[in-house]
Amino acid sequence: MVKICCIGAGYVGGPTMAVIALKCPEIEVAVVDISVPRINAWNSDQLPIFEPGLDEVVKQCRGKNLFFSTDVEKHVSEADIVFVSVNTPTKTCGLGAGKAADLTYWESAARMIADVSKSSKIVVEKSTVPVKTAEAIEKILTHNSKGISFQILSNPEFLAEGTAIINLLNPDRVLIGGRETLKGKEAIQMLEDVYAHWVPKDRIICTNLWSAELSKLAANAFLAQRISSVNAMSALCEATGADITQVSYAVGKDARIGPKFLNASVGFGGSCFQKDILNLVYICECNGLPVVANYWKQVIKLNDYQKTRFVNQVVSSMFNTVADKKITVLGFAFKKDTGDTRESPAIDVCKGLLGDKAQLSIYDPQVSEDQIKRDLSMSKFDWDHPAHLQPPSPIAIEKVRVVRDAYEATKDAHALCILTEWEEFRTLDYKRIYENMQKPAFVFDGRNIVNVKRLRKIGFIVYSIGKPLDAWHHGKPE
Ligand SMILES: NC(=O)C1=CN([C@@H]2O[C@H](COP(=O)(O)OP(=O)(O)OC[C@H]3O[C@@H](n4cnc5c(N)ncnc54)[C@H](O)[C@@H]3O)[C@@H](O)[C@H]2O)C=CC1
Ligand SMILES: O=C(O)[C@H]1O[C@H](OP(=O)(O)OP(=O)(O)OC[C@H]2O[C@@H](n3ccc(=O)[nH]c3=O)[C@H](O)[C@@H]2O)[C@H](O)[C@@H](O)[C@@H]1O
Repeated sequence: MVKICCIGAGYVGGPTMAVIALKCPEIEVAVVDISVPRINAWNSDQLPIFEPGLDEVVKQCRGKNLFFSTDVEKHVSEADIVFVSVNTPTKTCGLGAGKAADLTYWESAARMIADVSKSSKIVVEKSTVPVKTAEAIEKILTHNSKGISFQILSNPEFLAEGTAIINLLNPDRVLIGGRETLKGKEAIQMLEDVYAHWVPKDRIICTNLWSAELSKLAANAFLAQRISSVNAMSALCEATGADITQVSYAVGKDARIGPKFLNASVGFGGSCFQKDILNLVYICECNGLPVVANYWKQVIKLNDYQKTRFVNQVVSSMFNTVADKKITVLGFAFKKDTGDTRESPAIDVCKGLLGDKAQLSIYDPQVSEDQIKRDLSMSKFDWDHPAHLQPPSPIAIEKVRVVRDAYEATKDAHALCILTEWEEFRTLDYKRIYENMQKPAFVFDGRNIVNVKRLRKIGFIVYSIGKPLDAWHHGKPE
């Protein structure tokens, strides 16, 4: 029986391994992590991450051929294939701080693999890593190999949170990079055989190691660039009276461009887009390519601009001050259908509003009060870490209340800001909300989910990203 071990039971390791276990009943899959609470949660009815469809998959396989454990060394030493899916956040200090990927967790996992292995293994990079990381990992593994052979493969993950199970069951492609040697090719074949249980052969792409590593960074950079491009257009729409939804639709109808990923927003979030582009920028700089580095840096700058622009719009619309005004924030997760808040635009928007002394009342159906308060008190990049590796939450943050219901959150508010596109925010009773708010009542829709016409008819002053402004907003400062 082939044995797989995955180091890192996070948003990638957990769902990815659960789907491998589901599709390959004859393979034994162990997911290991240093975090006891995280593993306990994977073994309970309350999984540590909210992901549609995940519960069912885990329930089908757990205890049969899928195991979650903190006994990292035992499972690594017994495995034929070791996936490494640990976090690779942005470095917060030292060389490359604020840009380079922090490979501390990766290096310690590689050292541990080298220490405990008694038989040959395939080591698979599942985490997103800088191009050429496999070279460094090879050095660590072979330096202490005691005659054991290790083959390194790059098998980056392309799932998106909120749709992880659908993406894993039906991937656009699976990418496997390896050494172009006989042993390298054998290792690629072994991993290909795992995926071939359910992925059509023509969707499994095999490349050299560096192409696979770089393709992952490139894919995230291209996706984020699309959002920054549409967000740049949204600013121009507001200035000219064009409507970004209509522009996106018209542009996306070109088969060469395509309709997906053209939704204007308050900015992209998530644990990876920013970190991976910063990492790409750093790699370009290190390779003497400052023009290329600056090109990609603009994607992040535009994203920051979009968040600032949103905050400025709120403040300037409300007579240039939000001091002591109650502002409701609907949605704190970085997108719908996840409880993940890493790099959520809501963090920057809330911090911006707090900077102007607003009173915030925040509601998100999946994010806990503790997480929100931690996010609002953490410094940049600390929030990239999983919860158990973050600083403890402060007892209270002045001017922030977290509530468990959208109607309670909006009661007596001066304005509401929609920052995550949760389905339930589309169907709220906005008439009831309007009646219970202070007047004039403002809606700032950072996700373009409300019906602007209907809300204006109720009496709201509505700002919706990239949509024609109503008279109220004309003459606002940038
Ligand atoms: N979150 C996402 O949607 C995607 C993430 N990725 C990449 O996958 C990697 C993992 O991301 P997430 O799963 O989101 O991270 P995560 O932070 O949710 O999980 C990583 C886990 O690794 C554990 N860990 C760290 N060092 C360890 C060690 N030495 N031994 C055992 N466990 C250890 C941590 O305790 C944590 O539970 C990152 O490189 C990320 O860029 C790639 C595609 C999608
Ligand atoms: O490497 C990763 O971590 C993953 O990053 C993204 O997945 P994810 O961040 O989970 O979610 P996305 O659906 O890509 O959304 C990212 C952000 O962009 C925003 N977005 C997305 C699409 C769009 O049209 N407009 C827009 O503002 C979302 O609201 C969200 O804040 C990629 O889509 C995955 O392919 C990749 O594997």
